[in-house]
Amino acid sequence: MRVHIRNTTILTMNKEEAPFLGDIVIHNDRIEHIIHKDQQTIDPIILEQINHDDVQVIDGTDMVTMPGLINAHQHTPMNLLKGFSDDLKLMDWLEKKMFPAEAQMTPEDIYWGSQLSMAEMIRSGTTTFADMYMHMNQIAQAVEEVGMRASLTRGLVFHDDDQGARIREAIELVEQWHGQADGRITTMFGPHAPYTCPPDSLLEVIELAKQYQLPIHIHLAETKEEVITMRERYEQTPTQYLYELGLFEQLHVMLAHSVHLTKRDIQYLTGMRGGVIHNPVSNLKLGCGIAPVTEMMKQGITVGLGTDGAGSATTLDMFQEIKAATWLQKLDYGDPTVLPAYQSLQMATIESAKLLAIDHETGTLEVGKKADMILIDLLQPHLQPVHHIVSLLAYSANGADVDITIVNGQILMRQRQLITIDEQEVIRQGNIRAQRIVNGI
Ligand SMILES: N[C@@H](CCSC[C@H]1O[C@@H](n2cnc3c(=O)[nH]cnc32)[C@H](O)[C@@H]1O)C(=O)O
Ligand SMILES: [Zn+2]
Repeated sequence: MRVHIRNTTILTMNKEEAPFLGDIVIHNDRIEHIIHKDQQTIDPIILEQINHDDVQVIDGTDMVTMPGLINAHQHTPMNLLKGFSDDLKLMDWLEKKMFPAEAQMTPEDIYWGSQLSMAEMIRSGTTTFADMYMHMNQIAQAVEEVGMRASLTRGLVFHDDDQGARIREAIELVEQWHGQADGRITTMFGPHAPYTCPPDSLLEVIELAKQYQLPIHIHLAETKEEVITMRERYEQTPTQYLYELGLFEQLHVMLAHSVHLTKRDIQYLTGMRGGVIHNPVSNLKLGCGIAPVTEMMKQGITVGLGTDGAGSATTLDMFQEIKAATWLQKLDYGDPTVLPAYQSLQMATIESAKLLAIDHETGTLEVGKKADMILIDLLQPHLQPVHHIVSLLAYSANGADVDITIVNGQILMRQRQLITIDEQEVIRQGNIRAQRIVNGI
């Protein structure tokens, strides 16, 4: 099965290559050819392949084709809790609102909530996401059916006696789903945060990650209150706490947020495998602060982008994160040259792919990589005239400008119609379930 995207502006996000006009040919799940328009002669073998009957042709005229966006930090089912308790401090919001609401959620709620998020993500150009939640079997099943790429993690909060059962679930997820769904699903271990994981529990999870040779996905230093709590409990910063427990020694680690880091904390992270997931919209909305993104990048730390759950960020549109990321750094430094447009797009694509340890498969458009890409309709007032495609994408585009979303060679949205999701049913289920959950608190 081949898909031939014709006459499109291609932004590969590979080694700062400038956008160019051309064609892309997808064969099954991978990019088979990227053809420059100004190439005088096309190889007759390629011509033979693309002139075949069973080739699906997409007219890419007036569209940009770029790598699908990668949302590196999510709690997909929390879309059911979006907007139900905003404008609270993180700890109040989590402990008084989210944890009680989550206690009401059934496996079926998780399945439908996760699909609701996937519908929003596909519509706004996200092809891959990293998820940390519970009832992960349901999320994995939804990912398998919907066709997205995902890195799944059982979030581990250690606040009661049930931790044995939760760790077993984490192991089950890894054993049942790692590499499944045509390789679209990978897994990690997910100790929730320094303040919810005492040293013994965290060490146990670190051992598991080493044993299975899998990465770790964890929240870090999201608020000032977290730093104060950790100082009171352990006389350490949250980052120092993780460092002293040996988290950064061998493992690939994804650190969500990382807002409140001292210079010394950044030194602890320098040279680490993995890196930091910046969640600027969530940080803005919860008033957390500005993560030292520019400083971390200077130290060679990989920084990707995520939305966080729709419960806190209230949007899963990565184009908003791209804007917020660059605006915050410019504002922080009082300098518009900081974190330029291309770099913010890199954060949402290849840098996030590195965090998920799948940059050999996705994150750029390159022959041989998986066919994960989006087509953005430029023929709209807010995206004209076209001086610099990269500037338009970073500063003017929205998720709703995405016309086509392709993952693993499969078209998941065409002309803004979702193909693998029954959208009406997902919305109906989402509403009924969201009501029941909040009524039960
Ligand atoms: N509470 C679950 C497991 C945790 S999953 C991941 C957790 O992250 C929580 N979460 C969502 N957004 C944030 C955030 O911004 N900071 C910290 N935790 C968050 C979310 O509410 C969820 O409980 C259990 O009972 O087993
Ligand atoms: Zn989170």
